[in-house]
Amino acid sequence: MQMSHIDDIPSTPGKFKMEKSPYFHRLRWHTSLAKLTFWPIVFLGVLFIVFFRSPSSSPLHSDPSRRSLRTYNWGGSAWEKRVRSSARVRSRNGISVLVTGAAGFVGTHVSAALKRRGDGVIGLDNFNDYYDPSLKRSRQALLERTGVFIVEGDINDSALLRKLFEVVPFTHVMHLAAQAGVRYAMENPSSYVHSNIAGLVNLLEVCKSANPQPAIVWASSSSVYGLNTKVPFSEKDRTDQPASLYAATKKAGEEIAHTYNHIYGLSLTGLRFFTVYGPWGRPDMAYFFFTKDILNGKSIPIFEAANHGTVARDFTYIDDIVKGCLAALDTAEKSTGSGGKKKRPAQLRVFNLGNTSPMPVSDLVSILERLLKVKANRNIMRLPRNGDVQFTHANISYAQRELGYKPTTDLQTGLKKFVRWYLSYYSNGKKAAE
Ligand SMILES: O=C(O)[C@H]1O[C@H](OP(=O)(O)OP(=O)(O)OC[C@H]2O[C@@H](n3ccc(=O)[nH]c3=O)[C@H](O)[C@@H]2O)[C@H](O)[C@@H](O)[C@H]1O
Repeated sequence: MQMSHIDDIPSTPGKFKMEKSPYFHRLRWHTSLAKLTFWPIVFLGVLFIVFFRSPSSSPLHSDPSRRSLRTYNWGGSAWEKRVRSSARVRSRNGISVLVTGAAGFVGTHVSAALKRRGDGVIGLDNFNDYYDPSLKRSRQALLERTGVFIVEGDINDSALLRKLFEVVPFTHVMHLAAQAGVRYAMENPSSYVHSNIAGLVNLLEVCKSANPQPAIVWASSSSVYGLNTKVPFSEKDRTDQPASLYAATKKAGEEIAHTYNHIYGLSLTGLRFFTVYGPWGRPDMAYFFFTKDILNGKSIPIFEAANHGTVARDFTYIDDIVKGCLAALDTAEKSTGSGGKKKRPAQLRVFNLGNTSPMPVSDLVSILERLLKVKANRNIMRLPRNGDVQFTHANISYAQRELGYKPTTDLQTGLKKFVRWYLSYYSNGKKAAE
């Protein structure tokens, strides 16, 4: 069989075969070299145009492990003015907070609540496309109307973080930027390492050197309980058996928090959120895409454990979570380090923020059916081994005692508010749930 010249190129130098005539070989070598260098140059040129000239259309968006390669525009006097104005504290005893992941579900709600009570707020978000970025843009528009400016950038960008601390001496950081989702971790593991580990470390590095050091409240996850079977889950229970890489990165975050508290005196509070839901929620979560699929007449996969075992979650409504976040900020003690050195021991806390009322996923579907007035096409299937655990159930007595945390929204009431929002958001004619 005739081989094309491309096939002649040795895969390793050791397998290179000499041609019979040295002249013939040189000629071929030159033409091949010209061809070989031409296409890589064209390719690199295209890459340059796509990645650096037109970041918004960059295919890097769909590869979150490489999101840090995206370029963001920040800096300049107009930008600094916006940052200062958004971060201005307008109430007595108010705090100034850097909210990472501000265009995310929890980030948007927390930012709006802080702003409403007169705190200074600056958001930070990389607007990645893990889920429909247009929803993040809508949340951004919502926050802009309340006076919150979201800086576009990545938590892995130290220069940007240092600049923000140079412009605003933040008293607090509410760190909510993360790669979320339990099941997606099998598809794109590096995105979890990038955001939940590298990004966290980068943020803590900047915080430890800031003067004054901020107090940090950040999002851990109920998933750290993993295969723990002791219910309800208490902060004292074991968390060394994560069932997903997502859970493992959140657990790693808790250990990293311990280290930065221990060495640098950073005040750190981790919040273990339990399946947070509500208006402006995340489309990758079951309650959200079940709603879309029920409305579209598509079948929905409902997981069950072995022997028809019930799969249940301690679904927690967003407004309750926001109250817990604000209480964590308000009770956070100051960090104790300066110049990158710890002066004395600092506060280190971890709280469950759940609802203490687990509900079977099939009950969630029944509530949605009633609210949507559409019968779901249920496809009962075995819980896949891709990171999901069978149930979660929070013991919240520690958060109750220390934060005054008391969830008040049951699943029926919360889903009603979600469905109302969903129908109005997606029936505006413009948008379709992706
Ligand atoms: O508390 C957390 O720390 C996590 O909460 C959330 O994870 P989960 O509790 O897994 O939520 P979610 O995917 O909505 O599945 C809900 C239920 O539906 C079941 N489920 C799911 C998908 C499906 O197709 N079928 C199904 O039955 C499924 O088995 C489960 O029982 C966040 O996404 C995560 O980022 C993290 O914050």
